[in-house]
Formats: sequence, C-alpha cells, structure tokens
Amino acid sequence: MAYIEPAPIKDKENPFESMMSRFDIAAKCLGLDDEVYNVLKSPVKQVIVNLPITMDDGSVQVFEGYRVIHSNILGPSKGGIRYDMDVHLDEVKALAAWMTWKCAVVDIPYGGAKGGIICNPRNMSPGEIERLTRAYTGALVEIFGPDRDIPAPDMGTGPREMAWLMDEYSRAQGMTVNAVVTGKPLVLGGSLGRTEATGRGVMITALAAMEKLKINPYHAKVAVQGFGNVGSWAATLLEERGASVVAVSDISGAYYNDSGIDINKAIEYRNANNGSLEGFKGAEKIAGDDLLTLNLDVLVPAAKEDVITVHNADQIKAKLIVEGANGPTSAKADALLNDKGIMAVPDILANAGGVTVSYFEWVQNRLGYKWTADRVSRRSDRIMKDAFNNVFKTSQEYNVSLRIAAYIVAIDKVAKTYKFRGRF
Ligand SMILES: NC(=O)C1=CN([C@@H]2O[C@H](COP(=O)(O)OP(=O)(O)OC[C@H]3O[C@@H](n4cnc5c(N)ncnc54)[C@H](O)[C@@H]3O)[C@@H](O)[C@H]2O)C=CC1
Ligand SMILES: O=C(O)CCC(=O)C(=O)O
Repeated sequence: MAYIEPAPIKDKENPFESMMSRFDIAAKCLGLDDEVYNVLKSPVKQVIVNLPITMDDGSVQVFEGYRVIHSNILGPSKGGIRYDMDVHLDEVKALAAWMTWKCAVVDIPYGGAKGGIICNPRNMSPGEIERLTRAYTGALVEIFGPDRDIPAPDMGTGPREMAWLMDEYSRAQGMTVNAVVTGKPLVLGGSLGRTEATGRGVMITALAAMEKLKINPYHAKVAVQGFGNVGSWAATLLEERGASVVAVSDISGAYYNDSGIDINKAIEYRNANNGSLEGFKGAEKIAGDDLLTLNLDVLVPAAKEDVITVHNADQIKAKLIVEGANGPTSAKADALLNDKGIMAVPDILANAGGVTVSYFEWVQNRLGYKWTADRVSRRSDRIMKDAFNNVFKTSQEYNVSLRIAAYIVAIDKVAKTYKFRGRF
C-alpha cells in the first residue's frame, strides 16, 4: 500500500490528533474492525486531580495533575510522569496512547498510561516538589498499583520523585511495594541500566538505521536537541560509537562545534550549573531552532513534542532522524520528510529502551532478585534490535514509512489481543 497523506488537522497541531492521524493510516492499512478502532481511539480512564500544596513561604498553591490510562488490554498500564508548565490533558492523552503502541512494538506485557502535573520544577524547592509528588500519589493511590498502573520518570522527574512516590504508595498499603513504580534509585530496587536505557535504545536504533542507509558512524555528524536524561545519554553513547556530536541544546539555547563537542565536558558543565548548558564554552552558542536545520547525518530530537513541523521540515538536512522525545514530529510534517527521503525512526520505537528496562526493573522487583548491568544491556539491546528489524520489514511489506509500520505492528498486536480475549 502506498503512503497515505495524514488527515488534515486544524491550525495548531494537537498532540492527540497528531497521534490519531497516524493511527488512522495504520488502521486503514490493517483493515482494522470498527469495534476495535472505536475502543482504541479513546483512553479507558482519564483522571484530573487538584493538589493544594503549602509552599515554603507559607502560601497555598493549587496544582492540576493528570493520569490517563489509554489501554490495559496487554497488561497493567505503564508510563512516566511529566512535570512541566506546558502539560495539558490532550498532551497526556497522546503520551498515554504512545505508551500503548510503544509497549506493543517492543512486545512487553503492558498497556499505556501517562501522567503529568502543570508546574515548573526549576522554580520549586526540593521540599515543595516532594510535597507535590506525595499529594499526587495520595490522590491516585487507587489508580496506581504493581498490577494496575505503574508510573516512571518523564520530563522534569527522575529517581528522586519515583522514590517519594514509592514511599507514599507503600505507606498507604502498610508495606513496602517497590514494584509500583520504576526508575527508582538503585537502593530502593531500581534497575542497573535504567538511567541510560532510553538513550541507549536511541543509540541502538540509530546504528541499525545508519546501517540501512550506509552511514558509517565514524564519519557521522550528529546533533541532539534536549540535554536531559535522554539527550545526554544518547549523545554520550553515540559519541562512544564513533559519531561526532556537533551540536547539543537545552532550554537555554543550542551549542555548536563543527569539530565535535566533548560530551563528557558538556555533562560535567551541566551538572555543575544547576542542570543548564547556559554559558558552556566548548561550543558556539546558536539559536535553539537552528540546531534542527544544520548539515547533519543524524538528528536526535530528545526534548519535547512538535519541534519538527510544516514550518521547518523542508529545511531539515539530516539524512536520518531518531526520535528520542515523544511526538517531536508533527503529523503534517511526516509527508514533507517522506518526500525528502529522510528516514525517521519513530518515537514509539526509538525511545522504547526506557520502558523496556522499566519492565526489567518490575520483573526484578517481583522476583526479589537483581540482574547485572551486563544482563540488562544485552537483553534490552536484543529487544531494540529485534523491534527495529520487525518494523523495518513491516515498512517494506506495506510500503509505508517506519512510523506507520511501527503503528501497524503495535495496533495489530493490540487488536489480536482483544480478539483472543474474546471481547468482541
Ligand atoms: N526519561 C525517559 O526514560 C524517557 C523520556 N522520553 C521522552 O524524552 C523527552 C525528554 O525526556 P527526558 O530526557 O526524560 O527529560 P529531562 O527533563 O531529563 O530533559 C529535558 C531536556 O529538554 C530540554 N528542553 C526543554 N525544552 C526544550 C526546547 N524547547 N529546546 C531544546 N531543549 C529543550 C531541557 O532543557 C532538558 O535539557 C520527552 O519527550 C520524554 O517524554 C521518552 C521515553 C523515556
Ligand atoms: O519507563 C517507563 O515506564 C515509561 C517511560 C516513558 O514515560 C516513556 O517511554 O515515554
């Protein structure tokens, strides 16, 4: 089947509509039943909570939080929690659906969920963030559970927040329940390899795609947008495999050095500078958006949604895009990239290394047994390579982009699960 133009969506791209337009194309390719289509197009549960928090100055601020469960047909729902001022319900709905497709693409037994709180953690003290995390957990204690819904980190959250979440949930249960959340500190039952897992999956799928495009990693110029967990690990591991990372960026702007940035130095600088690259001297500062249109072999967007859009897709010069972030390419931009022959390894495949190792963490917690770092990385690399090959093969079978192929693989698995479970 030939590539089908996504259904037009209104002026500003809405992440949920963007997700649905790809879902629609894949559903058509598969000839998906109306019943399954109608079930999967909406989340099974959407919860909105209001969280009054006493701030350090004694004032009370009310924060709005969300948890959306898109599907739990494959198993307990799984997905991170985002702390960011731009969080909104449609974004969380899209992120939850992407989790369903992602878990199905890498064939792990989870459904999809996502959570978020509208807040700016950079302007909050650790005490305020702790109270907010505990209040959010308390409000959702009936939703979360190791067999129901298992959160993890996303933008603005990390092991520290997961530890508070685990503690608050455990208090409510009257016992320690470490399998309720993944991405925890090692001492609380976190898995070796989880911190770097998403960036590692980006590296593995980037190398697999570079092989198909005959790009030699040792001659490859790479740029990475976003220098948090995913971006800095993707940059580190691609540099380790021989690539030259010529540009990185964060919210403060982009930093470019055509001879290659020393990624360890950039990380050291960021860690000593309150998480920001502002003032980094190992590269020239350029406008954040200019990073996307540099002369590159590989572009890794690893910050947030909708950064590659109809407004800049025709200026992208990279031969390959590997999506560390969720939803960095708008649906309308897909066709432009396709026309230019740019290969995009989609988010639901490229960044699935994180949830894969989260699954390993949950398995280890339930076994009460710790795996070695080597076992974690060997198994997750295998899963990522197999998933890439399966999606690549499907893209050839259906004559569609890797993105639509990934949706086809995922939706087919979820639809078959519905059939076998006898729901329709
Ligand atoms: N942490 C994880 O395991 C996973 C994260 N993801 C996705 O990866 C993306 C990044 O997540 P994390 O690295 O965890 O977040 P993070 O909070 O650790 O880092 C986010 C980074 O993006 C930067 N950023 C924000 N807005 C930006 C902009 N407009 N331009 C350039 N940089 C900008 C921030 O300054 C920061 O460096 C998100 O889309 C997230 O959903 C996907 C799979 C798993
Ligand atoms: O590790 C997880 O469970 C989920 C990570 C996540 O939120 C994502 O893959 O987008």
